[in-house]
Amino acid sequence: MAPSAASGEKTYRVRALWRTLQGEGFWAGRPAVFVRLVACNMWSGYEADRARDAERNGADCPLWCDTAFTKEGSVRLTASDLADAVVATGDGVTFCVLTGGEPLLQADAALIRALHARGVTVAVETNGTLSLAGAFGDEADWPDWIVCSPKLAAARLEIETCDELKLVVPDYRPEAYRPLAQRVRERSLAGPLLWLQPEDGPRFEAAARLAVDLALADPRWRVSVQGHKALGVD
Ligand SMILES: C[S@@+](CC[C@H](N)C(=O)[O-])C[C@H]1O[C@@H](n2cnc3c(N)ncnc32)[C@H](O)[C@@H]1O
Ligand SMILES: Nc1nc2[nH]cc(C(=O)O)c2c(=O)[nH]1
Ligand code: SF4
Ligand SMILES: [Mg+2]
Repeated sequence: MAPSAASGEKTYRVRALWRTLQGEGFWAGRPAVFVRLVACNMWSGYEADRARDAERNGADCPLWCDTAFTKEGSVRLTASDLADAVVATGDGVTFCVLTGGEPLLQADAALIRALHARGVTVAVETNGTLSLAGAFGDEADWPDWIVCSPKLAAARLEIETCDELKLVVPDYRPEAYRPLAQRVRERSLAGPLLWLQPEDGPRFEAAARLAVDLALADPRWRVSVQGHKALGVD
């Protein structure tokens, strides 16, 4: 990764940047450059805080979040350095996924513009608690593809719309997110893209069975298998 920025320009704290396959949802199997931004508004990211933050934030995901997004080992990069690193790491892969942590805490229009200026298509994985207009301003500067995996009750979400809605079961259920499911943009014959993703961890088997049962009971919903884990890549 490029060295940290030294000037007063805005920087983004990046925990990891790597070339892999998108493992989840509609673009599963597609080569992508992932950018994992530091910090989340649902969990501190530290093991000892899982139960406390779940309780404090009214979210279940801190109990089972599978991701390291704390600041240890992170670097600070300007929008242009980060976009250059995406292009260099991509080595021909021009699809970038901004994730975290919660990427909307840091990602903004300047970052999207820097990536677009280099011919990179940008997807984002967000928990839905923050507004796209708030993070990116005008819709022209929003990411090209928005995946929302909600972590709070529907009434507490700020996200305006998305291209994919991805519920991690058993804690997050279709009946709780009907209004948001109706706001999922249909941009192809494949839509609306409504996913049930089994919670990975000790409850995986039961979660997988539930996801299959729910999809078969209401075929508007599909099952998202975390393909990167099956393939043994990050
Ligand atoms: C780590 S989160 C980062 C983006 C954002 N904070 C969010 O929650 O959508 C990326 C994706 O992983 C999913 N995820 C996290 N832990 C998981 C687990 N144990 N099993 C299945 N999916 C998980 C989240 O629901 C989300 O769709
Ligand atoms: N390969 C791969 N695909 C992913 N799709 C969403 C991920 C995420 O953590 O946001 C993820 C991830 O961590 N790895
Ligand atoms: S699943 Fe997303 S929202 Fe929940 S703690 Fe992990 S990174 Fe944060
Ligand atoms: Mg992941």
